[in-house]
Amino acid sequence: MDSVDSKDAEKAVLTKLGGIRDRIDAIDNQILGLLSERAHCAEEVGETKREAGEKNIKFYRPEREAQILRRVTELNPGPLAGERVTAIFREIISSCLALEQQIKVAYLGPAGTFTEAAAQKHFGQAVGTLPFMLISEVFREVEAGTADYGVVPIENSTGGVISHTLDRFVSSPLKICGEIHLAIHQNLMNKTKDMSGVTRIYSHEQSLMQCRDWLDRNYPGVARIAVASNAEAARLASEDPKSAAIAGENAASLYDLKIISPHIEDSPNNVTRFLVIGKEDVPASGNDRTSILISTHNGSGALYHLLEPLKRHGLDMTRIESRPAPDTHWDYFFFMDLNGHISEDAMQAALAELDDEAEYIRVLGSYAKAIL
Ligand SMILES: C=C(O[C@@H]1C=C(C(=O)O)C=C[C@H]1O)C(=O)O
Repeated sequence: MDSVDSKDAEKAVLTKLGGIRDRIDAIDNQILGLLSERAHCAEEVGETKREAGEKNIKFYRPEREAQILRRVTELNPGPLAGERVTAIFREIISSCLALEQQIKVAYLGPAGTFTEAAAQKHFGQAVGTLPFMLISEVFREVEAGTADYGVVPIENSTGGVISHTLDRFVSSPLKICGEIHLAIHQNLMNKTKDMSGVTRIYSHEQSLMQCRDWLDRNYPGVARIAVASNAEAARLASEDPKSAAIAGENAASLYDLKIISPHIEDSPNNVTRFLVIGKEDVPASGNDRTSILISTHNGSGALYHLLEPLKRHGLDMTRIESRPAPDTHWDYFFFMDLNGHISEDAMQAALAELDDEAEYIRVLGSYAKAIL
């Protein structure tokens, strides 16, 4: 091709790109107009809720949000992935809700933890988030009303259940208002991107557990030190060139660390489940889970008698955990997750029977199942 031809070809590409970009600008104008219209609707919803004058107005409606997100994901014609469409709509809803009320969400901090990422995934960027250093502090802030909701980890697909969270439910009056599933990617990071002089790798014990095989293969001689959080590990690594941290991407950018090896978790399906805790009962969304706390006297067939009514009423139990009771009166508490919502007939019938059978029973919450 001579230079005249190549100039013509370049011009044609620029003309073509210019045309497409004009279309994108016109579409953005439409999106902006529609966003503004949606935001006005949300303001109207807020005013209507205020006019209704209920004592505890519920501005945040997790079941409605779950329905919207499920609907748009189902309708999504592509090419954007469902997860991307959900994330975009999550932010739109978050910004609309902020026009009605500025809600405050406490989470297990510090900033940079996976719990922060989970809180952002569920509530979007327009809510106020407050980090606390202990799971019990997150519960306390919500119980005291300093925060409207809290986000705490409950279980990891590799590391198992987070017993601090389960145990706190025994004494707390709070309800479960939602759940969040977050794909956890662990990364090895440090200040220099050079591992040659590194003698210590810091991380939370759960994260060290999730990367155990990888560490055995790649850094068998380097000491692994468990610290309070991944973010704390990143902070320590940022202050000491002889150390590295295993943490999420948020922590790397927060502490200005370089990622040496990304995605080092042993299981490619490493997911952590988080719970949203609050003071309200959540109406049915159409695809819900119910968590209950139940205890029974020890005795032959005690657990069988708890499970039998569930089977008879056709309820699926998706999880059961036992924890020792904090006093000696009852031996064990069981935490059960059931498919379905407390307002459904089968669930009510089964729980009424369990109430007769059990020493103690409390519904911790019925809430929408996690979305993508
Ligand atoms: C607009 C509402 O209030 C909030 C905002 C929502 C939204 O922007 O779609 C959805 C549910 C609520 O959390 C509503 O209740 O419908």
